Amino acid sequence: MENVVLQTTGLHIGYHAGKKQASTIAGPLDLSLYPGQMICVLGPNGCGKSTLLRTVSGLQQAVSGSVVLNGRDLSRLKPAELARQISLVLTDNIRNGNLDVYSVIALGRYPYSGWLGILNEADKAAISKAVQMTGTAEFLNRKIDSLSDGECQKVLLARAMAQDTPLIVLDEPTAHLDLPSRIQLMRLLHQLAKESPKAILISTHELDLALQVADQIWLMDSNGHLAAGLPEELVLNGAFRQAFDKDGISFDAATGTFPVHITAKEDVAVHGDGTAAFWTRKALIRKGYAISTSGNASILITIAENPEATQWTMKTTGTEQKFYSIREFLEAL
Ligand SMILES: Nc1ncnc2c1ncn2[C@@H]1O[C@H](COP(=O)(O)OP(=O)(O)OP(=O)(O)O)[C@@H](O)[C@H]1O
Repeated sequence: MENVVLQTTGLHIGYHAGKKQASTIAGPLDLSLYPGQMICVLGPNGCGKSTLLRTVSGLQQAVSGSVVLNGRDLSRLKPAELARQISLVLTDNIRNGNLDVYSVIALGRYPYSGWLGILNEADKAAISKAVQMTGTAEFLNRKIDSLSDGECQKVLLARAMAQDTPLIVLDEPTAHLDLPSRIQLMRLLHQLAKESPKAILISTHELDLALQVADQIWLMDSNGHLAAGLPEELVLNGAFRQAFDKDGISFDAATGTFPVHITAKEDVAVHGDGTAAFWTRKALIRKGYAISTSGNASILITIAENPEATQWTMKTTGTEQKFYSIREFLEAL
């Protein structure tokens, strides 16, 4: 395995209320993050995702245990050294005054150029690369205030890329973005981890997207436990369900979703594997039916996806009817 970028050993995260008192939120955490890995930290509100990110980024002190960045103890790094190890993208306060986009991205070079911001050729090359990788060239002359949230988030990512650190940490980068922008940003982060290869650590509430892009998930629950593993393993071993089980809302491993509808009506069997069959099952669940897997259902719907028209055949005891839209057979049920 390549050199570890981030390693925590016996780490307890939390807050210091007074000089001696500390309240622990989670731990002990023994975690490793490698180059090229994208890790998503997931968990319910208040479980400690931001606290973990802030602690490994050196923004707040650990209650106990150690954080090691590229072989060096975080607590011993000077601010300038830390800035060459981690770039941090926080969601709050994302607008940065009246600066133009190029200047915001150039701020990523401060660990190298100093606060005077005199950029040499290497700085300019790092900025160009970051702009190209994040697709932000078209915004360079705009004021940061004039950008949409999605555009602004890309610029902040470009700033982090320009900082050229082995680890990029982002706290809820998709908050405030619409669905296409959320997908675009997660895809971009995934690509950056693969192509750079940097280690990327993000906290998010995007369960579905995290399941699709994360190399590993660090799944926190409300009791201070953290389960680390492949997304699929955490689904199959029940960790997902356990972490998010709340007031009758629970994760369904069979569909990878949190079902909104509580099934009350009878079972319906659906035969067919195409797109129409997929959306037929969704429509039935929305209407409160359960999809039968046993073969004992009293209603059977067979879907034939023909080039000219899709046909739904519904069989109940003693009857058989044909329909040409989901609406028609739902009305007949
Ligand atoms: N400065 C602070 N002092 C004491 N407790 C705090 C402080 N900041 C946060 N907390 C508490 O620490 C816990 C973890 O907070 P944190 O913000 O890390 O959770 P989170 O998982 O990021 O939540 P969310 O999903 O809502 O963003 C919460 O109970 C919170 O109230």
